[in-house]
Amino acid sequence: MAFHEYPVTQDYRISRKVLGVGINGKVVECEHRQSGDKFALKVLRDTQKARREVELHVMASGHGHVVSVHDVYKNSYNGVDCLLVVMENMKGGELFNRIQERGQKAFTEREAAGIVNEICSAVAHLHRMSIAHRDLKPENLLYVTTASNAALKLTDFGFAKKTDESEPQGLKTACFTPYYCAPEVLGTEKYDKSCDLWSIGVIMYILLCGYPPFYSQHGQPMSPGMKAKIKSGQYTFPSPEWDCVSEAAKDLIRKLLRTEPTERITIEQTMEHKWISHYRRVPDTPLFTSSNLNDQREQWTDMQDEMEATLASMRVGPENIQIKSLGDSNNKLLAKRRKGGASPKDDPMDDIKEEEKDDEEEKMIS
Ligand SMILES: Nc1ncnc2c1ncn2[C@@H]1O[C@H](COP(=O)(O)OP(=O)(O)OP(=O)(O)O)[C@@H](O)[C@H]1O
Repeated sequence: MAFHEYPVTQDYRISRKVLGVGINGKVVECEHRQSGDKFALKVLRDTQKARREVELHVMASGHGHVVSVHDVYKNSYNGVDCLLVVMENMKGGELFNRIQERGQKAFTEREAAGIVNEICSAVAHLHRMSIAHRDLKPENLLYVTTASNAALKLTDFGFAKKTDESEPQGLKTACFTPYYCAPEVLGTEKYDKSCDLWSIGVIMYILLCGYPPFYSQHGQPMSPGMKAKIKSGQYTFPSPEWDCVSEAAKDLIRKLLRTEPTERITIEQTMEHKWISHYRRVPDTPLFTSSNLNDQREQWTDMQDEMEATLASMRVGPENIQIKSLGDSNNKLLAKRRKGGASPKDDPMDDIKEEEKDDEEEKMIS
């Protein structure tokens, strides 16, 4: 897909509605001027890393469980080159919010299997194209609409990488979201696509009980204790949540959460595992997931917040992983968010809106 070099505002009206805030900036709603269709717009500074994100996302786009990219613009605002990615608008929100909000009707093991099957089909598509996503986490799994049968799709290719390109360091670069990272990422061992399989294991575990396998009691990311637990693959299937969960589910989790990447199941083997290949025949057992997610609603938000802060405070090069304190971080957006409320300056989106305003004003004048 060629990048358009003319202003995005020629084709799209940018709305003030913020759909989400990530480490790289805001995602806002936009409307196609001709069709009136709504899309999501992600703005990235035009760096090599951003180009890789966009190129790999475009490459993966078109699959039924990957958020599709409609258009990409390369525009400049105040001398800063930006890439503007127009994506399908995912109106159904994040995976776990939906499960949290389902009220009385219990979430079942069969539903969990259906969801893991959707995630696996997205990952299988990527892995077939020799792309490792490397940031597979609940916030990057979004529903198309709020309808109960809406598709779940994978997004955010910020840490995705081609696995078949020769690179001296291999896939050593960290994929940096502590709760969902494969153990080898925490050390210096190389890792590859198996990082995504580890993430699937963690998400599957949370889907079946409502809390993560490597649970940090105070919501602190990467405490030394948790790091040790992840490294040694220590987790259990506590009662009562896991009492009624099928052996097949536990068997698949054990295979996905193997600490040694070479021993970990591949995406093809996962798709062939009976819990996935026969997901419609998985027992319809009611789970504790919704109530546990609800009980820990505040903790969950804290955990995501802490995770974001950790992401912001990490600076990773191919050779080493350095962890900075949040105070040393230069991510202005996150710093503001943590102080409570972002002020609009320093945000490329404001420059776009300025231009949009000029554009509207121009129209009013003519
Ligand atoms: N296509 C979309 N439709 C609706 N909302 C979206 C879409 N893409 C992203 N969002 C929202 O914006 C948030 C941030 O998007 P994204 O994860 O792509 O950004 P990021 O800056 O790379 O974030 P992260 O901190 O997760 O690495 C998402 O968690 C989601 O809530």
